[in-house]
Amino acid sequence: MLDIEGTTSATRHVTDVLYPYARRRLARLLTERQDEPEVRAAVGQVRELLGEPEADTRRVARALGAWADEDRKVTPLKSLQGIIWAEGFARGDLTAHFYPDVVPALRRWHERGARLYVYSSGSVSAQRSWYRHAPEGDLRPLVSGFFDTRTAGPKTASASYRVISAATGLPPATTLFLSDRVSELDAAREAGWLTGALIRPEEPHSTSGRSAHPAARSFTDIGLDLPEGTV
Ligand SMILES: CSCCC(=O)C(=O)COP(=O)(O)O
Ligand SMILES: [Mg+2]
Repeated sequence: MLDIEGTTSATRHVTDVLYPYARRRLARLLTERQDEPEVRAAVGQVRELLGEPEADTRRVARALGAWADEDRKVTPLKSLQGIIWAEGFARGDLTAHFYPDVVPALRRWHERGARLYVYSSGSVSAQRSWYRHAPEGDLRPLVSGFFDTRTAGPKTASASYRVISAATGLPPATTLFLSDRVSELDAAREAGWLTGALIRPEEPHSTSGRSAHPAARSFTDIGLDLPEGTV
């Protein structure tokens, strides 16, 4: 189970390329496409989170802008960013980023029969676009499923990992979660999963070797115990 930002991919690419791209288009999405079901649902969730059922579009846009600036991983913001990014990727405005050690490892693990999944705070739509528009080509065929905070729940809650285990049907004890954030790894471990901390020196949230989780500096350092033909 793969985290994206800070694990397979550079946080800087997300914060310096994707976030500003979405930030510039958020208010317009809210005003011009408010009747689209996904936009309407997100607006409803924002009003709920604010505790302001009557909040108008300007208030909703202001709240979303503030959450975007604070990098809050709230579902409605992630849904709306996902709509904007999916369109940006399709138009060719955006490309994804994967660290050079990642794609060869994913191909290798997939070839050996490992089932690969993605669990990110970015929406499933954003994740699919990210994997579809990798510089290395369309990586979606390597991935068996995508999970986000809407389909599974917050990444710092152990219940979310239980939801994912139920959805995949895979035993927690044989599911490895790779992430840069200790709070996420702690939650996964509480749900009975195996964990691996990515400690890439250039990443702002990586654990700097202080965590109790097995750690690796790159995917090249990760050895998977994959019994022949059983995964
Ligand atoms: C292409 S997904 C966009 C990344 C994003 O919005 C995000 O919040 C990433 O968080 P992660 O859970 O992957 O660390
Ligand atoms: Mg991360």
